Amino acid sequence: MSAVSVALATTWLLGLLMLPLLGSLLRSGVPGVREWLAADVALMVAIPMLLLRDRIPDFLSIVIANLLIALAGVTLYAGFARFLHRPARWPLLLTCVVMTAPALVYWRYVADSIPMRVVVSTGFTATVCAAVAVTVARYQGSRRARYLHAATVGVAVIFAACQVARGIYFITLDRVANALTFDTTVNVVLLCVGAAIMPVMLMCGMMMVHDALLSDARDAVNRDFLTGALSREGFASAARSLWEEADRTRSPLACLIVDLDHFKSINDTFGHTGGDKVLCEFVGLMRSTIRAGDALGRIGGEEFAILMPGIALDHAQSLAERLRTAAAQHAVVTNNGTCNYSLSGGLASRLPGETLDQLTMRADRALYQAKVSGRNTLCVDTPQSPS
Ligand SMILES: Nc1nc2c(ncn2[C@@H]2O[C@H](COP(=O)(O)OP(=O)(O)OP(=O)(O)O)[C@@H](O)[C@H]2O)c(=O)[nH]1
Repeated sequence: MSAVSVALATTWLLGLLMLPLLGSLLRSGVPGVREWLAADVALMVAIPMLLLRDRIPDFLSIVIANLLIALAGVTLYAGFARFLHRPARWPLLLTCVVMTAPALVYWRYVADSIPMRVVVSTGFTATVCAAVAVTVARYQGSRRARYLHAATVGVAVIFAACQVARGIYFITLDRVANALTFDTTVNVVLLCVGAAIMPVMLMCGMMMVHDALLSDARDAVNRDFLTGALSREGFASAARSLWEEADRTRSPLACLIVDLDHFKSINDTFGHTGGDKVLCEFVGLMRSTIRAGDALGRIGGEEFAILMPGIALDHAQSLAERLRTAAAQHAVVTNNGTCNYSLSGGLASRLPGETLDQLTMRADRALYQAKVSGRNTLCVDTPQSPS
């Protein structure tokens, strides 16, 4: 068995192993998986056709097989593009595949040349690898593991370079190729690297999918399903980080707890769905009012906490006051009419030596004062040394 056949058979076996793995990821609904599975299937069909050279018509074992490999390549690229929420641009990709057909036909039936056919296919694969590298490098998801993206870009660049090197090697053969030219160490090494492209790139894709699923699962635990604010757990974890950072940098940290007023009667008047809409729109309002580094969590039904790092108490007070005014002026349109609502808020700023629980308790106490003093108001806990 020649080195070419061994490399192709190995790729086929690895592709076979990838099929159930990709199939199991299909249910995840992550974009790109369907394309990667299709790319693997196209390669699985193409490789036996290549291996059956001299036993089936050349049109199948050369032209169709190489077109299928080109199709697998662009489908692999489309998978990465879709995974990164970029358009796949199928018309362009399919045009590129179809354009290789005349070249393959010419260098088989008009001027039969194995080296030139290798140059066409390696050039095509090098372009696909380079396109994957550029797309992954340009459009990294913010919450995805960067090392995975860097590794994918790295291997795609190495694969593109090896394909270019193999193409150059065959150009130097000057249209003459026989078994000896295929069995040189350089060609066998470059061939093995080429055979690893699809399995390795699919592996990179699958690792990205696992990372995305993990990140989504983490998000599901840390985010409140209804409003998208941090859940209690998510807020506690964000608060711990902000607290440690404030401790380390000895910078101020303000805690604001807000509670929507008479929310039970909002539910009674506008229905539970109307109440839900008020909660969602109120979270949107808070998001547009607070700063990028602030942590916003839903700590109860209609109760929210905001931790504001690096902000003096008077500045935090004017921000909280702005939020209170905006809420009072914000009308929510529900199926049962327009709902006007208000909030009560309690604000406290971290004292030296205080714990997070003590700060939250003071903010809560201020909130209670706001409620008993008539609601739609903001109370500030005046700093005292902790006992
Ligand atoms: N629509 C909706 N209502 C909720 C949700 N979570 C809690 N609630 C309701 O929020 C209401 C809170 O009522 P209370 O704790 O009595 O407080 P309140 O009516 O806002 O009165 P004050 O806080 O004293 O102004 C209850 O009726 C809960 O059913 C939710 O996710 N969606």
